[in-house]
Amino acid sequence: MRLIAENLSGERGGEAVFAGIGFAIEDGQSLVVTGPNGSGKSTLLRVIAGLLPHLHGRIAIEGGGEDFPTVASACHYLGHQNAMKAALTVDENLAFWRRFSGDGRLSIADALEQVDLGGLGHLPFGYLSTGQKRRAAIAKLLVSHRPVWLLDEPTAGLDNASEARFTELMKAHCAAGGIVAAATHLPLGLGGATALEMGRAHG
Ligand SMILES: Nc1ncnc2c1ncn2[C@@H]1O[C@H](COP(=O)(O)OP(=O)(O)OP(=O)(O)O)[C@@H](O)[C@H]1O
Repeated sequence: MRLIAENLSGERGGEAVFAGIGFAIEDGQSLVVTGPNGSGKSTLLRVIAGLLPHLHGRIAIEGGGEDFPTVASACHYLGHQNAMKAALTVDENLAFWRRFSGDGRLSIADALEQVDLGGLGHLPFGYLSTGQKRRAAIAKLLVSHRPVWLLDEPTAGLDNASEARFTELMKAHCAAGGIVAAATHLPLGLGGATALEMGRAHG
């Protein structure tokens, strides 16, 4: 599978935010998007996910087969918001995402173990601490059948140990043939990632 962008431009509120973006990421590879505040990192990830339209250019998935015929069907987008319902338990939230995205590699209980939230699935999501909420949102990725992880500041609010654990989860996802595209201000520890710096001339 291959995620490709060609000469991509995006806009917010009628103003061009970026132009001339191009990349190709294959199975097992990652893209790390950096750049100053307001340079368009979040906009780019939302354009890739199909949550915002692009002005020009092309974004496509190649080799996705019957399971992933479109970019949107291949992607799991984790934005600044965790996209979990505060009043539902962690288990109920993850069960929703599992149904929505297709059964992933891990069960809900195993995914919670992976993010060190084992035994907390019965709690309402709203009871969790900020970092625990982010870890529960990361567990969404593990219970979902989506090869392309689109991550916007994924480690915001995580302590050092959780950050290191998430790096290992991203590496394992890539080692299993997945693709990671992440916008970040902090190093993510993804050796060999393709770097894309926003706020520079592209094209
Ligand atoms: N809904 C909107 N309407 C108009 N302009 C917007 C909207 N959302 C974002 N923008 C503008 O688009 C530009 C890019 O924003 P974006 O959130 O993509 O940047 P970013 O690189 O992710 O920033 P940060 O590092 O602060 O998260 C900014 O100038 C921002 O003010």
